[in-house]
Amino acid sequence: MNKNIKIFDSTLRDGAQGEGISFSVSDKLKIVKALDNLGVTYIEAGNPGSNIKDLEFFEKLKSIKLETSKIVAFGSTRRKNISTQEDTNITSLLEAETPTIAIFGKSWDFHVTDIIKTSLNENLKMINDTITFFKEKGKEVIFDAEHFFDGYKSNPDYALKALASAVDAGADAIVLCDTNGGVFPQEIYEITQKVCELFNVEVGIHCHNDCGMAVANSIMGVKAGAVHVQGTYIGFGERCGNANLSTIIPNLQLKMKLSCIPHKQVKNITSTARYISEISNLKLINGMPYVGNGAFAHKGGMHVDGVAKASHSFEHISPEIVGNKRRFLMSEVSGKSTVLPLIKKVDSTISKNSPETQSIIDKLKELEHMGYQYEGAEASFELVIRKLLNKYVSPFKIDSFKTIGEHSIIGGNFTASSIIKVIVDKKEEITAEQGNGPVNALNKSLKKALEVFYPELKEVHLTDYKVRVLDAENATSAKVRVLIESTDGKKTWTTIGVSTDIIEASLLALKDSIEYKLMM
Ligand SMILES: CC(=O)SCCNC(=O)CCNC(=O)[C@H](O)C(C)(C)COP(=O)(O)OP(=O)(O)OC[C@H]1O[C@@H](n2cnc3c(N)ncnc32)[C@H](O)[C@@H]1OP(=O)(O)O
Ligand SMILES: CC(=O)C(=O)O
Repeated sequence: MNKNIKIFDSTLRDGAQGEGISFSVSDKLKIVKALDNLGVTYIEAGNPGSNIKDLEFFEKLKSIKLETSKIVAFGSTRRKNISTQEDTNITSLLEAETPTIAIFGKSWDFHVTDIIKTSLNENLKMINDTITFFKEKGKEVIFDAEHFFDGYKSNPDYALKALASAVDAGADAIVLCDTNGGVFPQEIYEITQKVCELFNVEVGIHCHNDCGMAVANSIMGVKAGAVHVQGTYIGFGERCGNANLSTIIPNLQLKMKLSCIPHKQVKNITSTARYISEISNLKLINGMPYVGNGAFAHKGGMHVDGVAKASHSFEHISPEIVGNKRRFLMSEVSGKSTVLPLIKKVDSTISKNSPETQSIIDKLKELEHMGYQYEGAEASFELVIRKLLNKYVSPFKIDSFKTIGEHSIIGGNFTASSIIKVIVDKKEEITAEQGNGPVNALNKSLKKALEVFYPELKEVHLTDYKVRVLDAENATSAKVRVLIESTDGKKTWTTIGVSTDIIEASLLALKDSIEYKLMM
């Protein structure tokens, strides 16, 4: 492994500036522990001068011992025309008692004159005074040069003076920020290289994703000599977000052979991303590089065939390296190689060239044409295979059902009821149930009837129910596709139903869900 790159995670500071993000103190503590476990160098925990929650969080952090990471408190240079001691934002940074302080300051002349409205000289003094203050208190100080690239392009002399002012005061690192996220990779490379030549201090890079370039820009910064990379772990942040560290870390560590986190932690890159997304209440983007659920999902039949023969034919790395998984998706663009593992689960004697394999593929394509989509509903597709191979007979029959929705005219709740008749081993069972809607009532009555024969169904409950209108141009006569996710507490499975009637589509998916559970 070549030189070390320091990873600076700002999920709790710049990430918290992202739309829809609101961490509780306990969420923040969990994220700190996850990042420390992963082994990033710095965790920027927030801005203690900003709000009571951050203050409380920094108080809690004082009693927490971390294994690898250093906690960073973030704040601005002192306000104009006052001393550092008089500035409450500066004193609150000190009271946070962190080993490291990140100070952001202006390096674009326009921001100095038109946003903070002070003189160019006073801004240089604000940077110098603030960093001197913290260095005298024995702190490690990182200087974030806000808008550095835009500033350099507009007035390079002044932008470099801002950096010099920080270095003269003893800054341990100067971080070049593409605050507006509008700079292109080649410019990042050239400007970072210039700064690395001019200053004998650690140079860092902090990129925003407004042009979709934040990861590429961070990599170009490193190629130009930066040894410290700032971002947020799964890329969220203000506007279009920050550089995504769950992409950058494996890019640096696996592709460029630069050490960022302890090598034994690389396999935890995916689980950390999923944990942080869950705490943040944000769904992880399916195709997020390295860590997304679909990052190693193969759908095209020829690709699945290639991966089955040699995984590197369509994978840039093995998913297990970063703790992710390979998935093969069933669909109308599948070939025999995709369905074969599922067929073999039912009958191991069937091969790729058996006639049964071709007839199953033909059936898959016919059903997908009718509106079924099996890539998320493998349980239903396994039942299709079993039925086609004559290896399955449903243990129950739904003889009839009726659902009634009731609306109270004078207000009150909408209720629905369902009556169902099932037959198991020639024995009939008729039940009725109420629900908060017809599908809910139907699900309850079906389960109640079948639980008489199969008590194990008591463990099963629905965890997700999705409806999609398939041919919207047909308005109310359109087909609908219902996907149901079920669990028994140990396993989770997904089933599908398609019909022009939403109740019937739901019943088909519910029936498959119960059949699959009884078959397990
Ligand atoms: C690029 C970045 O991500 S920088 C970080 C941005 N993050 C945040 O702003 C989140 C945390 N911020 C906050 O909680 C609040 O803005 C606070 C508590 C820090 C300040 O609140 P207020 O005092 O009410 O000021 P307000 O937010 O309205 O305006 C910002 C002030 O900071 C000043 N300021 C902005 N940048 C700097 C800087 N680098 N150095 C010194 N002062 C600065 C502005 O000039 C303005 O001062 P003014 O009121 O005298 O014009
Ligand atoms: C410091 C920072 O977050 C920025 O300039 O984008």
